[in-house]
Amino acid sequence: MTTAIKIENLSKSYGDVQALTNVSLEIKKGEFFGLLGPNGAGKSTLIKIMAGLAHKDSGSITVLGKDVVKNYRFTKQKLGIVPQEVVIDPYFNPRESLRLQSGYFNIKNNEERIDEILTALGLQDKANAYARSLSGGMKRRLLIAKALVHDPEIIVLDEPTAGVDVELRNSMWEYVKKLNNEGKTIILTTHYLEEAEALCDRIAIMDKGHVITVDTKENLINSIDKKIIQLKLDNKISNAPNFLNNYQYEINEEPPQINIELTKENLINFMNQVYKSDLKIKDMDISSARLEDVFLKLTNLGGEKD
Ligand SMILES: Nc1ncnc2c1ncn2[C@@H]1O[C@H](COP(=O)(O)OP(=O)(O)OP(=O)(O)O)[C@@H](O)[C@H]1O
Repeated sequence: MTTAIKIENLSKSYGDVQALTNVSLEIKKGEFFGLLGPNGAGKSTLIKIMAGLAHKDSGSITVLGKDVVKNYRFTKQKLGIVPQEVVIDPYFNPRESLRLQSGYFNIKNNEERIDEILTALGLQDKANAYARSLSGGMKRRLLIAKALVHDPEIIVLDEPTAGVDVELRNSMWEYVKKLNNEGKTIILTTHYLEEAEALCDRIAIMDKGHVITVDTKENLINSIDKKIIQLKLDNKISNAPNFLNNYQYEINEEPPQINIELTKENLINFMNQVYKSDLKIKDMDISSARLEDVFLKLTNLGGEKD
């Protein structure tokens, strides 16, 4: 696999604030890559440097082998960046905005692509409406449309679904997945961890300007040794059986249910104890760790750090 983006020892400060410290990352062509981290982790700063909108202090970013500072025109053409802030020219309607954007990239007669993008992002009905009359979610979709109009090889989405309703979020993701299946590289930052879990192949977690970990989604999730068991009971119980004291658990009265958290190692033993107990079990669910567990463990939000 060839490299789409290579970031080497990138550092950036804003006065006293160290936004990025020696960040290195390599993103392969065709990957759906997640860049996650709590507020202020440095994700947007990284994207801004990639887009040529902020200056680095040291280090480098290359896009398809070319440096983003030295080969600005080339890298700008290869990247489609959807910024986090919604900035839309209020005097143009979506179709005009997309024509104008095509013009920046010297693309003439781009109507077919413009129509495809407007439809995919649910903006066809608003194609000729003034941008200032668009709702917040529609403006955000227009930003995405603008980033895609020159058919970039690498698409960077900085919090693209904030303020977009669930239905449109789903159709937007269908379109982004289609682009990824066609070979486009996707880089996504989001605070919706379920979204990252559903979409991304590999994930980097950043915190306070540092990359804490980069791995496949599966490896990250498997690194957390946790099983959650939900025992759905026939009737309410007043006292929990003694064997539960070996585990972390909570009892729910209505519907009657016990939720137990344990490690993979304890699972078989636990099941034997349940079998021998006189709990009247109606149904049972077992779930594993989620990306959110990884995120909380690795960032300060979890309240502890290994
Ligand atoms: N223009 C700026 N001037 C001063 N400090 C800035 C500026 N932009 C970002 N910062 C600071 O740099 C750090 C990294 O911010 P950045 O926006 O890159 O984080 P982020 O991971 O994108 O956060 P969020 O998830 O909230 O968007 C933060 O401490 C932020 O306050």
